[in-house]
Amino acid sequence: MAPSRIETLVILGAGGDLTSRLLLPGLATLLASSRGSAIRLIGVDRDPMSDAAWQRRVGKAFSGVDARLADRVLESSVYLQADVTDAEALGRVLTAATGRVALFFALPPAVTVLACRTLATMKLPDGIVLAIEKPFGTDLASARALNRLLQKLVPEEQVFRVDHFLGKSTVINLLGLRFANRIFEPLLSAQNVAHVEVNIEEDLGLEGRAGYYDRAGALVDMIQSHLLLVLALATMEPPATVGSEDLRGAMAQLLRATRPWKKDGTESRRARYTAGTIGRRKLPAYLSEDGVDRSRNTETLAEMTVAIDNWRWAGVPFVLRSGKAIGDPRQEIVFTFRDVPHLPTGFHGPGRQARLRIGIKPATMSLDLVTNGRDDPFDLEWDTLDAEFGPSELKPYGEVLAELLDGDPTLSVRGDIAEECWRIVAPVLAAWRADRVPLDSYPAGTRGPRSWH
Ligand SMILES: O=C1O[C@H](COP(=O)(O)O)[C@@H](O)[C@H](O)[C@H]1O
Repeated sequence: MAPSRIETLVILGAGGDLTSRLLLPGLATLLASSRGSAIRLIGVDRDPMSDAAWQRRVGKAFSGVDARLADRVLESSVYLQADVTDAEALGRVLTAATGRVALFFALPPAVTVLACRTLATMKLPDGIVLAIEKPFGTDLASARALNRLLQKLVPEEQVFRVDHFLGKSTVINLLGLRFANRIFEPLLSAQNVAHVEVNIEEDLGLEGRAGYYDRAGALVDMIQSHLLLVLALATMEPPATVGSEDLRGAMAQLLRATRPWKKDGTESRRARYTAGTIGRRKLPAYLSEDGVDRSRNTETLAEMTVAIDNWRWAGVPFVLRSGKAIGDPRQEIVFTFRDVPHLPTGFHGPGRQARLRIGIKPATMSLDLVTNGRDDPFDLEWDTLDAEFGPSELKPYGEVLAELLDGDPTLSVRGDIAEECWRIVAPVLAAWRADRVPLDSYPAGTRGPRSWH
């Protein structure tokens, strides 16, 4: 039976940055799209705010939404001042909600845990969905503890672990590209692929987020979550359906087979940016940013190589790389193919291997092909087939909210998947903590340390 739709979306942490920067604009793109329909919105936070002020705040994000639909959502929206770690206050919040309800924890992880502990002492409405934000724990043990706590509250299908990369249309496109075309899938295996890179780089620096980022670093912030999920979608076996059980089952199976290339995690690299310039922006050194603690040795660029121990991928290195303050950043998956088994004698080879690049930002695809040379036909040349994907009408948070409000957990990170992601990075984190891998540096605006290229 299809799950019923959510009627009330409660945002815990309504006054926070996540709500204004990502959630409300994401909701606006959903309401403006063909998939948008009315929803009751309850904002909850510790500070006082009138209903009218909350409605104004929400309304500001709603430009582009059909006026009648925007008015319907705004008229029914209310704000409640409440301490979400207090049972009596949370009881008031749940009483104010009508129909099937989703609680969105737009809160710091430690407060989310406290609120969940409080919810564990209460009777929850039937069918309630709990949406929580990454990071899901701070290591494997705490991820397991969080999952145990959530299991006490609701069944797994009613937990929605949000990873906005799963809401990016280009990431979802990986499924159509791989499994709805006959031409790519047979090529994607150790038989044909020499190595794979997943690069998610950004030109942004710390952006005032030292409180969180300085404790996380690039490995935990990006590779542990986003990049491993992208890797899973790019390399998993074809699922029988794209329903939540089959899709997430295939992702989990792939991640269970994934491990650091060297089991002790030393096949990894880390670096931190120094002062530099990106375009016209001058970035201070990471260590000069407010709130950064030099003794934490936090990296802003991380790279780890993983192996996938299964029939399809045995022996192929997968390099996962993510960094901040990178000049000319890339967001792409690159499959590099092996050479042909025999190049007919008399041809002059094109000098490198063919590649399939799938761009996440911008949404593109390019495939290298060897063709006969224009001047001398036996002097082979490269040509590239390029494609650009049309933009999605939804922002990543709009896509995630669409699934959440449909009560469908397909795009939610299942509990076991969150744990696998921590297991995979754990040896690297341990190697870095023990200083078995040097911390290099790179000027902001470059591609990383010179010695890495
Ligand atoms: O989750 C996160 O993602 C962003 C990058 O996402 P994007 O959609 O803006 O490309 C990253 O900047 C941030 O540090 C991280 O916490």
